[in-house]
Amino acid sequence: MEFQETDFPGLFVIRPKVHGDRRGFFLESWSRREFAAHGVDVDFVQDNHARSLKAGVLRGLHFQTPPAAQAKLVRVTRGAVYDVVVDLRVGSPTYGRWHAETLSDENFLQMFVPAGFAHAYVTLCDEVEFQYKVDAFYAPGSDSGIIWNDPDLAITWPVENPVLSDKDLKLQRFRDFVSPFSFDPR
Ligand SMILES: Cc1cn([C@H]2C[C@H](O)[C@@H](COP(=O)(O)OP(=O)(O)O[C@H]3O[C@@H](C)C(=O)[C@@H](O)[C@H]3O)O2)c(=O)[nH]c1=O
Repeated sequence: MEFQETDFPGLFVIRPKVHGDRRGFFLESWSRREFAAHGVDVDFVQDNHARSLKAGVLRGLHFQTPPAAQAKLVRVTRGAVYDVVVDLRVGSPTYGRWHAETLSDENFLQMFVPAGFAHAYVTLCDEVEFQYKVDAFYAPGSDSGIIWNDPDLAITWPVENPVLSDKDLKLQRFRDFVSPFSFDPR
């Protein structure tokens, strides 16, 4: 497993070691020991799996608010997505900035997203399987988000007219959002 910390404190891109042979491949998709060795001590409690049928499905920008805030370890097991996170941690040097990675079943990349980020992705092909671990249980009352095309965040998306859920069409703007997250510089 290779860990690359981004410019965003605590946000890592992870490249698992892929052991290929004539049968296919084997990889470790999560290892508490490897994460601890890179200073990430996380206690995952729930695994999620979403299928998107078509290219251009956009889910996000989502987060749960404290005390149900979630760190996420995200990956794609079929197809490809453009995965975007936004730093919502007040006091963070990257507060209000976004970061994107293409995650696919060919590059095997994963992203570790600490609590205090909004998260979204758009599918780049049909039939995408997206899987992720979270360290706090689903809490519908703490579910929140920011509109995907927020003009102040100015995220560059690879699609113009994505398919969104009814919920995601009505999300708030970043400028109306009072962040409950604070940056812990440890
Ligand atoms: C997130 C979640 C949803 N659900 C239910 C609620 C709803 O009926 C159905 C679909 O929920 P959503 O529309 O919120 O699913 P989705 O839009 O895929 O939400 C996800 O988007 C990505 C970008 C994230 O980062 C995730 O944390 C999560 O917010 O699944 C759970 O039962 N458990 C969960 O953990």
